[in-house]
Amino acid sequence: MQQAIEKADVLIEALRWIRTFRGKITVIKLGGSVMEEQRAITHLLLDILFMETVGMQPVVVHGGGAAISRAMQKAGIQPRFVRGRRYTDEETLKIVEEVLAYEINESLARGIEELGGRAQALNFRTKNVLFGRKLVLQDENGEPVDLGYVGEVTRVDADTIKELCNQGVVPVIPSMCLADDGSGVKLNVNADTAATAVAQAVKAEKLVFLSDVNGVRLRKDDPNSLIHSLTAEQARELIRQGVIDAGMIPKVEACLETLKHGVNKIHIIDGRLRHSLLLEVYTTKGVGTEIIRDGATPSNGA
Ligand SMILES: Nc1ncnc2c1ncn2[C@@H]1O[C@H](COP(=O)(O)OP(=O)(O)O)[C@@H](O)[C@H]1O
Ligand SMILES: CC(=O)N[C@@H](CCC(=O)OP(=O)(O)O)C(=O)O
Repeated sequence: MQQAIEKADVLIEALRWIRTFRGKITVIKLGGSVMEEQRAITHLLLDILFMETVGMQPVVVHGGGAAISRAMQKAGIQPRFVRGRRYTDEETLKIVEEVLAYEINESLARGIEELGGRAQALNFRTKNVLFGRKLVLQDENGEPVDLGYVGEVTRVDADTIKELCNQGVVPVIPSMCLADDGSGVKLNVNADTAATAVAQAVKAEKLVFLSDVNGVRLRKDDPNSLIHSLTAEQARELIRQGVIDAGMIPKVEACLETLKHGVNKIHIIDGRLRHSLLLEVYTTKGVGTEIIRDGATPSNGA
């Protein structure tokens, strides 16, 4: 009996959050490290289905870095990264398109449907929603760095995404874009920045990054040093102090950029933990790190 009461308590705790986020869009970024584990994906897709069912509009943006690297190696191409971005020549681009935009994209959408939900894979063959241009980075001397077919998103077809959400269909978006100059060139986009662009364009209430760590930590190798809630200013300070480094820097910087553009809360959580997405969104304490605007009220265990 006690157990049953506790289960009901959990539902009541979730009620507050379900009512707060009903009818609002949440962008969920699925990273390659999470997608390496089929069990983790199934649980995440179930969480996404739950969110959709209770009226919170989830939008999935995904990467697939690990699978792309594997396919490249199979084809005899050695992956090379320039400042966290994959150098993408023509042959690599074909692999990225096949693996990311079709295989992973369609299997995620199919996964949601197999669980009983409705989903739409939004790729170059069905309906592309990301448009952009070649990304030009500069080295420390101000010289352009050649990344090949790597892009940045400049325009998002937000109407198509929102229309699907309103119809109860989960949009599933791969991190590739079409050049906006009419050339038909396809470009490979870093998935964290693609998710950021989508969240801004659809004016998402929340952006959730599913990573392979439990969030931002005070000591990066100590899971017990998790920081539950961070304001933008505190996050900037942790970057300055070197507490946040390596792959977490671009992720947190993407979070800060998104906060500036109207998205209220961003979560970084461990996608490998069963139901981490639901726990983060629908419980008072949450399981990862939330990054909120300066002056905003923390909801995450603070
Ligand atoms: N303060 C920190 N807290 C947590 N992780 C950190 C921190 N600083 C650096 N990191 C590193 O950032 C990594 C997450 O970034 P990344 O590998 O790019 O994620 P993903 O592949 O999920 O996009 C972690 O695995 C960790 O090694
Ligand atoms: C330009 C660039 O680097 N694109 C990424 C796109 C996939 C991605 O970002 O996947 P994760 O989220 O799994 O890292 C790549 O080719 O790996």
